[in-house]
Amino acid sequence: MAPTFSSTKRNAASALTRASSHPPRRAYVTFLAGNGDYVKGVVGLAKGLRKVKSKYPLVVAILPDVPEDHREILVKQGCIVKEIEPVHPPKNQTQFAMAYYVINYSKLRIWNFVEYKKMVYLDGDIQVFDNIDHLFDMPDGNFYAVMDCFCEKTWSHTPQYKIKYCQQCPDKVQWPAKLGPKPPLYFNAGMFVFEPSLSIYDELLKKLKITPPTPFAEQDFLNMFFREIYKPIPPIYNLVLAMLWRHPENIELDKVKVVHYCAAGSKPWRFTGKEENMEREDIKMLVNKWWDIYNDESLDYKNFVPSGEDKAVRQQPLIMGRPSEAGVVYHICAPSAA
Ligand SMILES: O=c1ccn([C@@H]2O[C@H](COP(=O)(O)OP(=O)(O)O)[C@@H](O)[C@H]2O)c(=O)[nH]1
Ligand SMILES: OC[C@H]1O[C@H](O[C@@H]2[C@@H](O)[C@H](O)[C@@H](O)[C@H](O)[C@@H]2O)[C@H](O)[C@@H](O)[C@H]1O
Ligand SMILES: [Mn+2]
Repeated sequence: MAPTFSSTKRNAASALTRASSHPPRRAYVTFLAGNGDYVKGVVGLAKGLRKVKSKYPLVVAILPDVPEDHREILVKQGCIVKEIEPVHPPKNQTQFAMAYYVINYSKLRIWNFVEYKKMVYLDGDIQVFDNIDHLFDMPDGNFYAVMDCFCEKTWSHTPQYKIKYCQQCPDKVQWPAKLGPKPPLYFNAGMFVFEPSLSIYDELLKKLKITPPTPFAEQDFLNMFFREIYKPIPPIYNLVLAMLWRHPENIELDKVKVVHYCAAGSKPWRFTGKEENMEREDIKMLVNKWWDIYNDESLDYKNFVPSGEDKAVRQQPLIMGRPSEAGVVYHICAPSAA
């Protein structure tokens, strides 16, 4: 019989006590906003991480506008659902590259998740096809992410786009001295390895208040903020799909571990194949690979038989609901959500 809410609450307290007595120090984290179909992306990500036997749970930072039924879906998929408050950039006239990018500033709340020592952030439109747990073992004190590409028309507002310069092929078109120093290495903010910290969190929000927003919203802001400690990691950890047609010489598709469905028209859960480049065989193969995982019921948390030592924990009840105060976690005691 499903536990009543009161017994669930008691279980929640004991579960949280247990969790806080030896908090999991590492976790994957993603971000979900709205009542639309990105929840499918997060479910796919949770199942993909499970398929590659990631040792660490998946935390989902959700905005208040994520509906109850979507929260329930995520908890039932073994996710740790944490409600966050939105982060708004300063009032601005900025034309974001995509109007909805303004909500992406809320990603900054994940620096507040100090119950974790190190986290790997993954966009909801990312899929992990090989285990990447080893990224957590990289030296502390750096910000790790994959370099982006400036060749898509989403970059048409920038000088580098105008002179056809891209950091992915810095020798192809030289950066002209008249434009000043070459732009610093720039990462795609769909995937990064970071260490939550209250002091950095405070600094981020303080700095945001005085930083005029720019077309790539929080991605531009994070690149500016972490410029000194940013360390590029290979594109196998975040294949920005445009690389396949912009810089194929930099990609060995069979070695790619993480695919980022960020090119226009490439979101698997709304794929039509009609947009530019979406008729490519490699794109269709990657979208099908995403669907294979999403549709694989054996990867649903309820059907996933964890390894022996986790069985005891598996019996814990599902806990869900709205946090009583900001940041209170409602989660299952999953050995690893993913
Ligand atoms: O309506 C939305 C738009 C974005 N996102 C989250 O914000 C991330 C960044 O947006 P998106 O991936 O669409 O940006 P892109 O990488 O395509 O530029 C998404 O992956 C989701 O995790 C969301 O949850 N709901
Ligand atoms: O809010 C700004 C977003 O900027 C980034 O997406 C862009 C960027 O990668 C461009 O280089 C591509 O051309 C474009 O397709 C892609 O959407 C991040 O993926 C996303 O998480 C988020 O930070
Ligand atoms: Mn994305």
